[in-house]
Amino acid sequence: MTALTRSPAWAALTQHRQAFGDTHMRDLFAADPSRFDRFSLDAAGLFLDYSKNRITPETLTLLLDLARQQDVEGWRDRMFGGAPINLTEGRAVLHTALRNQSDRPVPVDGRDVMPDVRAVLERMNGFASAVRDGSWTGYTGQPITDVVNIGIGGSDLGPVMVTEALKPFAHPHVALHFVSNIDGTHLAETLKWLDPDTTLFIVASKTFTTQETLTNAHSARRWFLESAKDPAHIAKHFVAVSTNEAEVVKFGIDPANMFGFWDWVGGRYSLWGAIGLPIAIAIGPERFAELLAGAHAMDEHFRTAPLDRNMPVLLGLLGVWYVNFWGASSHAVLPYDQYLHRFTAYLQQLDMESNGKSVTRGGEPVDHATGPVVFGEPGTNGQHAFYQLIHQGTSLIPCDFIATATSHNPIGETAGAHHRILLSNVFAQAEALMRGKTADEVRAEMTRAGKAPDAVEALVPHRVFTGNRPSNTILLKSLTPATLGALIALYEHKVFVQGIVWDINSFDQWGVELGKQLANTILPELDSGPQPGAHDASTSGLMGWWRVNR
Ligand SMILES: O=P(O)(O)OC[C@H]1O[C@H](O)[C@H](O)[C@@H](O)[C@@H]1O
Repeated sequence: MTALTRSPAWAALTQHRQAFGDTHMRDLFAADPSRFDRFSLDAAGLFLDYSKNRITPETLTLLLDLARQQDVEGWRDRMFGGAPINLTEGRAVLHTALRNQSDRPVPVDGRDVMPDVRAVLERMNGFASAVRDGSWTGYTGQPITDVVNIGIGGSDLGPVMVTEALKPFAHPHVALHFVSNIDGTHLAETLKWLDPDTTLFIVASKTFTTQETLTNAHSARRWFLESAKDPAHIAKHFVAVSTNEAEVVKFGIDPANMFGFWDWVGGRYSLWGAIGLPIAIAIGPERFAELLAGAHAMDEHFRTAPLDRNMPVLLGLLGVWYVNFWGASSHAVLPYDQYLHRFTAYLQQLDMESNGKSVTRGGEPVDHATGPVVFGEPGTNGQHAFYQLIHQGTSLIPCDFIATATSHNPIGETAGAHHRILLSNVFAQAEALMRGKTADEVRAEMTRAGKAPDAVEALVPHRVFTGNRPSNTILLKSLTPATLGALIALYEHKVFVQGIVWDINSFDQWGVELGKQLANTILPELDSGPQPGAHDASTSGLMGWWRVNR
């Protein structure tokens, strides 16, 4: 057994879970009129209601004991303090420095990184402003109308999600596009409508060695040169975002057109710095600063609030409660806001790449579950697709609902009518999951509707909802750069808390390497044919099928 599963806090929770049995939240609400006040809080412009969870005050006490036992506060302080908590790579974890708006220095190896952070931000802002006001022109002297970000994973998902989320704040004449997939279709379909004279490419890659990004960037350069001809024009149309200057130069981009960051920023945590360049171009430096300020406000909350009033800590611990003590293996994130339609996709990398681990920080196999499968779609679309399984399926799927008080598009027969319907749905879903519908309620409902008693009894089991299905509801007054910044930082810190409790390293991602290595072996063999005995029969068979059918 690992130290965690042998620990007193773990044992206490195991016992508490047994005693909890099938206590229904309906009864917990009935017994405690202050449950909503007790289990809700505000932080950094966000409101969290976590009262619809299978918890009592004792549950929280025991979960907080677990957090203290695992030294969440100590690890948190070491993260903010620049200690190399990414143990397998010997790196600090300092995405919080990218949005540090205080005058607190942030030391890495004894040197304050804040001057470098501010210098890059200033260059980004200058460049973003020049693209926005048309003073940065293409080689023909025309302003830029289209910006194509070429990147993948952390060099794509954050900027895509944020630019989609903040569309109401976007520049009216500079359109953002994102190409990530190695599938040539992604680049080809994107370029189809663009004019090379007025298109700017941002080649975004932390390592600048990622096969997809470099292949796409080379193809984009060929497309550009087909019309511009002279490679000297590349300087006006290609900029790079990376930590790897040598590779950027090798690609042919002038370091003067490179925006840097550092190895202490994980790819999936990188939208706050130079990887956020497309965001800064889309919404402008002032709004970008508000995004950072919102995240910083959440950082300050996470850093200073007592654990029992600490939003990321509470969300993290609730997740642990379900994953480890109730056997939940997935978690739904359901934003009721169309602008957040890429939020869950972004979160999948943040959460699953961070906590998809099965050895402890010390290298021992874990004997407890770690990160859940994260999935979701914006409401109300998800309701008409997969919610059936959440309401009546056999798996326990904790949900996070996210909604805003006001809409950027308050349309409808009367002002805001669509938004009212949207909100009534999100509140109703959380209520339905919690409350369910008993057999007696089904009987009464069907009898009222005039159904014959036999027909009623046959259908009762199908129409019963057990309820007692947990959810959190996160409310924002409005979706703005600041509230979005706080929301993203909330999830970053939630994932951090869980990683610390589970005693895993949330900051490496060795699990993505094997497939990349094997793809490099297979690539030349597609033409030459598989080396005899190099692969299993299935892999060789698939390659053989392709060679016949290509
Ligand atoms: O930014 P890059 O170095 O191109 O990396 C892009 C992505 O590729 C990798 O496979 C990692 O799993 C991701 O964490 C990373 O964000």
